[in-house]
Amino acid sequence: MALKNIDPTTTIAWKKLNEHFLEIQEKHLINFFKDHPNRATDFTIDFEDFFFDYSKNRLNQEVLDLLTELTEEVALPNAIASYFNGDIINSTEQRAVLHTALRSNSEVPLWVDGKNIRLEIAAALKQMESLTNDVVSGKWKGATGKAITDIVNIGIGGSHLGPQMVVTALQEYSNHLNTHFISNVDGDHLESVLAKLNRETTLFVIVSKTFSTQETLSNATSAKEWFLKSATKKDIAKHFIAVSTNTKAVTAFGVAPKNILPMWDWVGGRFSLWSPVGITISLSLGFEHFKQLLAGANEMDEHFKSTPFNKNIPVLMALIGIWYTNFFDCETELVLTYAQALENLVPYLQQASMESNGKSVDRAGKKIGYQTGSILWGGIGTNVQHSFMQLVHQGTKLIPADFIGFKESCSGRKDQHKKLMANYQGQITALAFGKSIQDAHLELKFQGKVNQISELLPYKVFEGNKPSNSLIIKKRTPESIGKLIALYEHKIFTQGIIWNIYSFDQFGVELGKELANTYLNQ
Ligand SMILES: O=P(O)(O)OC[C@H]1O[C@H](O)[C@H](O)[C@@H](O)[C@@H]1O
Repeated sequence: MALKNIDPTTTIAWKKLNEHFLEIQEKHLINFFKDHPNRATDFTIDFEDFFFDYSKNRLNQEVLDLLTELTEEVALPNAIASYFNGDIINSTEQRAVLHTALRSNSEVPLWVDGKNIRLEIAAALKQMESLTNDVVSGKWKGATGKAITDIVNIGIGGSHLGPQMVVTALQEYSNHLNTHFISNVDGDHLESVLAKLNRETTLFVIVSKTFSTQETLSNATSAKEWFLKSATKKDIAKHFIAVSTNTKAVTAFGVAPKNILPMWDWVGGRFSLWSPVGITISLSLGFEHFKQLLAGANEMDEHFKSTPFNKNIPVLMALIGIWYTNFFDCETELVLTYAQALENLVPYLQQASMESNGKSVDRAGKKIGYQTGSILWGGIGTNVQHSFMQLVHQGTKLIPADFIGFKESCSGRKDQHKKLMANYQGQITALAFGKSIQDAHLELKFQGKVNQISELLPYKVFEGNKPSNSLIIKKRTPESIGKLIALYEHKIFTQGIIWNIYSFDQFGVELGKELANTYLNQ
């Protein structure tokens, strides 16, 4: 079934939300808490090892009910069914969107173009498993008989950001292989990595769904030239593998057919880390951990599919985002991760979210008259507290934030973890409740600055009323990271449905590429 074409702004819920917005737009979070004493428990969700707290948002139960009504009016339940069933919901490219099938453990056949893709997925996983085991165990030998020590992932966009993000996020689980990532067409990037490598023990993993991306082909060609300086063409089979839908082009490039892992049109690049595109994850962390990552994502898929929307974390995150984007006119959303290992999460989410929902034409082909995808940005706490958080606390813009933190550290350094999470809590509380003029006054008095009070007071006040979601996860594990990524995938999907756009194409990236080729030829 194709997705319905429903302008969300014409729904009854939207009109009621507009009216309600006018009533509560100025209301302070302090008063939301006063008026609803159980808010801190009512507006939270416990789901396995995830604890989601959305109490510090500028909304009440009535808004949440209206937002839930909106999901019914835009037929979100049907859309979710179409998404998981493999309907052609990527209409502009005439494709199904089935990254969820890559982590499903269902054995019910799932047909795409007359093929049961469950069998193709199982075969690809087997290929990934044996390749991973061979390389990790040292059974796979380079051309001169030595075991592999270094993996170089060459890819860009979805063929780079997902694998790199997961490998970094789960670094404690990595094995002896050194993993490198080359993405930029900037040759200096490539050179800086090649300089560290030994040709005899390096395995290049070329990842490109289309195998036509300028950056990846250029880097892969240069890597091959570098390799062939002291090897022969037949040695390529021991040092190059590839992942692509375009087997013809990969073979023409010189990769041995047995070293090609599949990719499919029904997996979008930015949602592909669950497919053989994630082979570098599997190589670096081991296949078992890769499977656990898939299992975690599958748990979030089940939660998304089967939980009522008022207790459904991805749906609630999507609705809260819509509330700020379309009613408060917020232009950006902030993602703050209190874990150094998640340093690549924001770039990953930027592609997932902004490439999906950065659209201004609706599902009827008409120019949209309301806001869609917001600008996603962010960074790592505590570092950001010493840089851009000033603007979030005291600037003129309203910037809703997602805080992501972990209850336990992986290293076991409890003292530092306590400090990290105290900062997490401190930021959320400061943003929500601020510092009143009375408190700022008292503080200056205690600091002995009585003579400067009238001059300094306005600068020392924190208005607060800055909203945030808080997501506390028990520990960084392959399962929890899988769940976290799937959570954002479904948030993005839900928002795309409500905004009445096609989230799974990305024509907006084409024009610049075409012009770059024109300039190159000139
Ligand atoms: O995997 P590839 O076909 O090389 O594509 C790599 C990337 O490039 C494109 O420009 C798209 O914007 C991305 O969605 C894609 O992930």
